[in-house]
Amino acid sequence: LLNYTNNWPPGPRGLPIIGNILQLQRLPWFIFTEWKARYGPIMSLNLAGQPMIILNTHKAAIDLLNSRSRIYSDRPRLIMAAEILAGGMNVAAMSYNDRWRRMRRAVHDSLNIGAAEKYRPLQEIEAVRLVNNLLHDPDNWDSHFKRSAASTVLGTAYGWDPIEPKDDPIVERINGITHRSVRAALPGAYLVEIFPVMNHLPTWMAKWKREGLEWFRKDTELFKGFLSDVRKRIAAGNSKPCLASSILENQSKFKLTNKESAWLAGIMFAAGSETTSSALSVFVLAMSLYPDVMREAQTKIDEVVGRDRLPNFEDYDKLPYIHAMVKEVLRWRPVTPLGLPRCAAESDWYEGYYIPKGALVISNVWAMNRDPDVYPDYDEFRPSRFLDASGKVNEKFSDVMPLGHVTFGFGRRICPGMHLGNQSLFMDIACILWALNIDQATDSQGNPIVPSKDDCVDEGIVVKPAQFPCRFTARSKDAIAVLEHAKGDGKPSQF
Ligand code: HEM
Repeated sequence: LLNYTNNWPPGPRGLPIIGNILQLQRLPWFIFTEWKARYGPIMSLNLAGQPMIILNTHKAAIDLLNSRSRIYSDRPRLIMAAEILAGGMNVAAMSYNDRWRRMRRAVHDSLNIGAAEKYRPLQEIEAVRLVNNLLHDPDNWDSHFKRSAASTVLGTAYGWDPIEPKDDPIVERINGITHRSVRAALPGAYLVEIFPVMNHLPTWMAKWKREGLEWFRKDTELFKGFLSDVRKRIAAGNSKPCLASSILENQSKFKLTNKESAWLAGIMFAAGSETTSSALSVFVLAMSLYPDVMREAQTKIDEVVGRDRLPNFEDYDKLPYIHAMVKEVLRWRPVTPLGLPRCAAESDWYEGYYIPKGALVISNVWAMNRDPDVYPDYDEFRPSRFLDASGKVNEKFSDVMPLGHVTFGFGRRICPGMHLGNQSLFMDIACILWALNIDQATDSQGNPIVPSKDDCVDEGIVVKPAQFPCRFTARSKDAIAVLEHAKGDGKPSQF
């Protein structure tokens, strides 16, 4: 190995033994992007002996994560977060193995671009509820986004009715599963990650392991319970289309055990909830800072939808500006600025550099989405960059990035919930802007409070703008009347 270290990709010098760890304390994507200027498309760091490779350009990411997917589709080993707390059944965190293939196939079957259409009625209902909540309780906008995203994901996973504040305890319980596993995955959280041999300790000697296994047992029970409710609904002939029903109806085709099925549906909340709600916070930040973009979007929506009804999915193909806005929200401030880590399953060479087996491989999504060659004014929120001269979505925007950004990841492990996520963001944004204006809040002297573009909260994997005040107000009395009607029977007015 020593012979090869001269060929490692370039990178900053670190300290003896701990390497570059101290240079990576906070918001590392900003630091990586500064280093990109010095070290180029691919660089390496040493995390106390663990090699980490950072891919800074689309070309490097696509050459490795797409074209050599056999080597780069693995995830790093996480003993506590993935193996103990989730029993190796968290599809997003597991190794690239046979179980992952079976699970991924089942998710794809239910969430691919065509299948995702069956969730549109649910997404319309959720969007109307969200707008009503924003109108009547605007100061708590962030918690409305969280509840709305949670409700949409749980509806998609289990066919549940929209969740209400009374359901908050169960959402908290599911949320706890996500947070436990994200916390456990943070570097330094558990010694066993540094000394894997500790995993062989008997449970009576290892409190952390005992507790982890106990959580796994409880969480498995919870997820199995959710799944068996769906099974009962199927038997009674009143199940709604959802991931769980699709898994249960095709369990033998997908070759999934009961436990695997339960965890597959259960983990969707962790993967889809915070990501979507954080992207909505980015949207609000953009609207507060770019009022002209908001007006432009509102004009386009009014032209297509009119003022007598809320937008719905029949407008989906007629609102390219909103599609462009969804892309720009995900590009401008990606909620997953470093994607999800990969791991090299074998040693490899790339452009004369050596990548050792077991190296962490990180895609610097933040830098790629701000590549000045692709986005000359990369720090501006400008959805029209994704439109062609006739105002349609420019499908040829980039050869390497069919979506116009890389926030959903790459290759075989690209986000399977992306169609669902895009649809949710589209409908939420269209309904919010049809009904409401978003403006900067003012201080006691009446001066606008301008939110910062770069202040953010790092939740472990997902990153969102730091909390900031802003104002949501109805665009007109008529809008309130349409919304009231939509709220009346619990369904959007167009139903
Ligand atoms: C704005 C919304 C979302 C963003 C930005 C996002 C982003 C991502 C990213 C970056 C990855 C890792 C990809 C890679 O390794 O290359 C991922 C994986 C995943 N996402 Fe999403 N996601 C979103 C919404 C959703 C939704 C709504 C669901 C499902 C309900 C979902 C389910 C998953 C799953 C299951 C994985 C693991 C895939 C695997 O490891 O094979 N995501 N997502």
